[in-house]
Amino acid sequence: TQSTRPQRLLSAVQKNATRGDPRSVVKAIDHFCRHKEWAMNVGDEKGCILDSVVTEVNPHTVLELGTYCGYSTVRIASLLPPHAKLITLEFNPDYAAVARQVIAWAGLEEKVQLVEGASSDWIPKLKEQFGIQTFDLVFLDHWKDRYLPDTKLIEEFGLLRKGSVLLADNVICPGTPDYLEYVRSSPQYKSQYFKSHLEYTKVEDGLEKSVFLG
Ligand SMILES: O=C(NCc1cccc(CNc2ccc3[nH]ncc3c2)c1)c1cc(-c2ccc(F)cc2)cc(O)c1O
Ligand SMILES: [Mg+2]
Repeated sequence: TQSTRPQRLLSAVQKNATRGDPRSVVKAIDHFCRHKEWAMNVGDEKGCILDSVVTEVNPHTVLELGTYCGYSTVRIASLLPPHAKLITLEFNPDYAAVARQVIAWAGLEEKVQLVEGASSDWIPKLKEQFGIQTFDLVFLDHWKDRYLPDTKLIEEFGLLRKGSVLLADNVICPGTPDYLEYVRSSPQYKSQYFKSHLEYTKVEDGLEKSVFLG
């Protein structure tokens, strides 16, 4: 049977990256996506912005919505302090299977809990299931029409504290207009747009960073 693009991306990691070296895993994926096959990773340009926000927040608890092949999972987890935890939700089992192996190749299994299922099912259960109080950082990169409803769920289930940071990918392309409107107009958030480009292209895209004011 034919391989899938995530499987070919994984093969490129296993062929070109060094086990236990997250930066080489990131480099191998970016090379594959730039020179072989485009894939919807946050990518190297927006990835640098992601890195700077993670470093600034220095989070002990991170929630990622949308794992895909684990590219941003590896970028984030490689910057976390010891004992910090990253929970990443992935709905698509084929993506999850590849992501587990990419995360393992990077040697980051200890820091990452990959949960298979839908955000709307899992957000209400995260506290009891994983002993989480609140998240210091939430990275939104799943279905774009779920950013707003899931942000409201995250608020409703008390998963944010004063100073928690939401970082959203693709706010221009494919775009998340209702989410942008919400975080930019709500008195409960201080929002900031980081202009960039759609991964591996010249098309405009960007990340929106929104600090929860409580
Ligand atoms: O759509 C996107 N990504 C989300 C996505 C997409 C498909 C499947 C899943 C399945 N994973 C999933 C679903 C629901 C979930 N609930 N909780 C977890 C969870 C996980 C997720 C996307 C698209 C483009 C893009 C494409 C084409 C183009 F021309 C320009 C731009 C660029 C991106 O950077 C993108 O991030
Ligand atoms: Mg994205």
